[in-house]
Amino acid sequence: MTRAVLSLGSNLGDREQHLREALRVLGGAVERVSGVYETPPWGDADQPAYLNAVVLVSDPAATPRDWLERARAAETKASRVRDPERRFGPRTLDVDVIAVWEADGRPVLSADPELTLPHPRAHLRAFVLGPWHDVEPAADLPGHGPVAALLDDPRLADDVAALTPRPDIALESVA
Ligand SMILES: Nc1ncnc2c1ncn2[C@@H]1O[C@H](COP(=O)(O)OP(=O)(O)OP(=O)(O)O)[C@@H](O)[C@H]1O
Ligand SMILES: Nc1nc2c(c(=O)[nH]1)N=C(CO)CN2
Repeated sequence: MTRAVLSLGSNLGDREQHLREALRVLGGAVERVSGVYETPPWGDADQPAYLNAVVLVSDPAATPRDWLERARAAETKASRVRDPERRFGPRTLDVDVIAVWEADGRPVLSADPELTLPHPRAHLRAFVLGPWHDVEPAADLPGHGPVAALLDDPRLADDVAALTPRPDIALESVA
């Protein structure tokens, strides 16, 4: 049994549809879905705005690795193409595994480059922390502390201010 937080992002093609497709792939494992935010591109400014959301998932049978496999399956369904020249470049769908916990609540820690846990850049990303905090206000990012405190970090202030809710896009109804 593992519980995980996954981040969904899209800035190419039918962005809303790509996020919906990700939820379909995750199916019954989805426990909570955040609202959708329009967010400025992080890490590579020369690309369109993203739609981002966060999902809380759990599955009695899933290993940490299974969450990565499911993330990749969703990206493949959205015809994600990797551009080796642009690490943080545009994409139809990005599904990142932000953190995973064992059934007893212990966080899974991993330095494996194939699946680094928690995600090594999650604490720097308002587009992850904001929607996560909305659906789990007491959330803790292993090794970094409360998500609420991370969102108060002055270094994230501009990105937090730029998070634009999109209440017109409701993903909750998909599951
Ligand atoms: N926690 C994680 N979640 C998703 N992918 C991970 C994680 N840790 C390591 N990876 C690896 O990172 C590789 C690159 O993934 P990807 O192309 O989605 O990165 P990116 O989205 O461009 O950057 P970022 O991971 O910063 O969002 C994948 O092959 C995957 O195995
Ligand atoms: N706003 C935003 N920016 C990004 C995102 C994302 O999901 N949202 N994903 C990236 C992939 O590394 C790079 N930059």
